[in-house]
Amino acid sequence: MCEQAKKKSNWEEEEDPNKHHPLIHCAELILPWLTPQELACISLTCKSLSQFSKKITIQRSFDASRSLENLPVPFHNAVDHRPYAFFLYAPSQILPSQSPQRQPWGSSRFAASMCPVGESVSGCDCDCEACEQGGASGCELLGLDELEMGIMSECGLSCECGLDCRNRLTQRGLSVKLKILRDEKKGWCLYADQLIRQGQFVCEYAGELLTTKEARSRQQIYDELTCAGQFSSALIVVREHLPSGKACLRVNIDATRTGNVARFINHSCDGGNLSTMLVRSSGALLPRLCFFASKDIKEGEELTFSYGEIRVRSKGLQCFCGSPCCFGILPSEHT
Ligand SMILES: C[S@@+](CC[C@H](N)C(=O)[O-])C[C@H]1O[C@@H](n2cnc3c(N)ncnc32)[C@H](O)[C@@H]1O
Repeated sequence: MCEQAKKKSNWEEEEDPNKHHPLIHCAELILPWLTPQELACISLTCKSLSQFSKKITIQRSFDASRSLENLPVPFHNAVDHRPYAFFLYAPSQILPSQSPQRQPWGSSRFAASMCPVGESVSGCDCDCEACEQGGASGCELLGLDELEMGIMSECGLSCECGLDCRNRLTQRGLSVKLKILRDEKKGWCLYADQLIRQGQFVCEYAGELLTTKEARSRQQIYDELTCAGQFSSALIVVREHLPSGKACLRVNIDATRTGNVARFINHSCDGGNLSTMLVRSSGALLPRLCFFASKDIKEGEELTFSYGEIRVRSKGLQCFCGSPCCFGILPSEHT
């Protein structure tokens, strides 16, 4: 047994002489800001900090969203000893310059105040076209025709209405219960923790909005890390074909370092149970990528979608989607 481990096992029985040190009293403020590696290092220094680190680790596994969503999204791992996945949380897409360097996680002191769940959605007083028509997507469920179109518009910055407007369905964060489970082969996976009806909004794919140059450079690094060992990147490229048919708008969203629960959605070769939709909010330059249920999803079912077309490449990752039409290889984005 190494010296530090011996020291640690002795702590279990002993009273911590540092218990009343002023720094220990600041631990609740400081430790939630630490990365898992920093937390592990600090937990080796004394019994009190070791106990506090354990508490923080448990609290982190209760909610991936760091209290930034209306509902907690817990991690469950029956496969190995990872209690949670570490990333910074952003409920909606952000610019890299807005991405925090650090964010507290694991203490109720930092819980963000969010709108209450199930808040009733009022009518809208603004006079934008969509609202005058009763809200293009004001209902809780979308019809399949709308889903197949792949593009929808919502009220936004340039409207006078607020977040409670019926035509801002995708802007209020999570409204369905989700959980994150660990799978031996696929890593973390996002699951429904309640029945989700066909057409219901599930979540946005949030992350850092990158220029194509930055996306290409990050993808190269991610590919190298993936080849070297266990690493999951979450960089997605969305192409919107503009009405002229001649141009295409490209949106690069990277949820690897900063993102939301959608970064845990795995690929399924059969198209999965989620449809993607580009949502344009009036006044916003770029659309947001949102997921809607493409069929009724039972409680306890994994949420999946198709990452795109399979392209033959030598180092494609193995696909474990388990669908009868599985191609055996994950689609890869040529950034
Ligand atoms: C956006 S992340 C999804 C969450 C990821 N499983 C994790 O642990 O963070 C994409 C990565 O998940 C893994 N993945 C997604 N779908 C998969 C599948 N059908 N089979 C195997 N691995 C998959 C691959 O490593 C892929 O690069």
